[in-house]
Amino acid sequence: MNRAEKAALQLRAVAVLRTLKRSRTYDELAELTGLPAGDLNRYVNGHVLPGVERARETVESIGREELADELRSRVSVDDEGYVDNSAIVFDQSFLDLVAPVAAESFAFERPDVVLTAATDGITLGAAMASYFDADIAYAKKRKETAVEEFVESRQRLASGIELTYYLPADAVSAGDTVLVVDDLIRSGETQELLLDIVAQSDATVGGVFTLIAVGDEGMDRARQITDAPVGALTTFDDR
Ligand SMILES: O=P(O)(O)OC[C@H]1O[C@H](OP(=O)(O)OP(=O)(O)O)[C@H](O)[C@@H]1O
Repeated sequence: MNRAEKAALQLRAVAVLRTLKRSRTYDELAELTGLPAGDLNRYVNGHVLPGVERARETVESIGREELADELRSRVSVDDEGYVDNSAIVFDQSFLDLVAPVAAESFAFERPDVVLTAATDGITLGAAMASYFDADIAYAKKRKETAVEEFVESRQRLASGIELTYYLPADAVSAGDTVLVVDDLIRSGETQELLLDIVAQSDATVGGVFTLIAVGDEGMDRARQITDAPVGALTTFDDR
């Protein structure tokens, strides 16, 4: 491992510890990691970097299950089953930790573009795009002023309401591999529109990833449209 790789590993370990510290005391973090609270304080505050071995152990200890647990501890679900995941989608550092774990767990091929839907998918999309060194593109529910050409996809939802998403036509090129992501998949209606935009752009779906699947309906709907890997960090029961 060269010096730059070591430094990157050490900084990633600090990012892991900072993310875990957000909802914990130093004593709780010490219990979780097995590292002394005083050392953790110095790492989190940036006074000292963890040694390479400690850094490796810290990074490797945060896999899919641990990130899913952290997500669940921050998300609340109301009586009607609506999910408040703002403590997750507003935390770019957390999403930056999710990206490599998601990429590895579901073996997504490297995309040219990560596509999501405004609004709440954007921060996850940015994290995934940054990890893969790909472009980020997000479809919106209205046409952006000054953009001349759009790919648009429209659907009448089960509720009877019409939903349309618009993407600037040059955001995805023919032949691109596109990873479609969103913070949450429930009915899969949003995914269906995004996957349709990929198809209309003559691009290829490289995978579908979401932080939270609510029930199986939306994930199954995506799997019917694409043979690429479709995965969620965690699944919540539908009510
Ligand atoms: O699988 P589905 O049933 O389509 O639901 C998932 C979509 O719902 C939410 O977005 P919303 O439409 O509320 O827009 P927002 O991100 O602007 O809040 C969420 O961010 C997903 O995009």
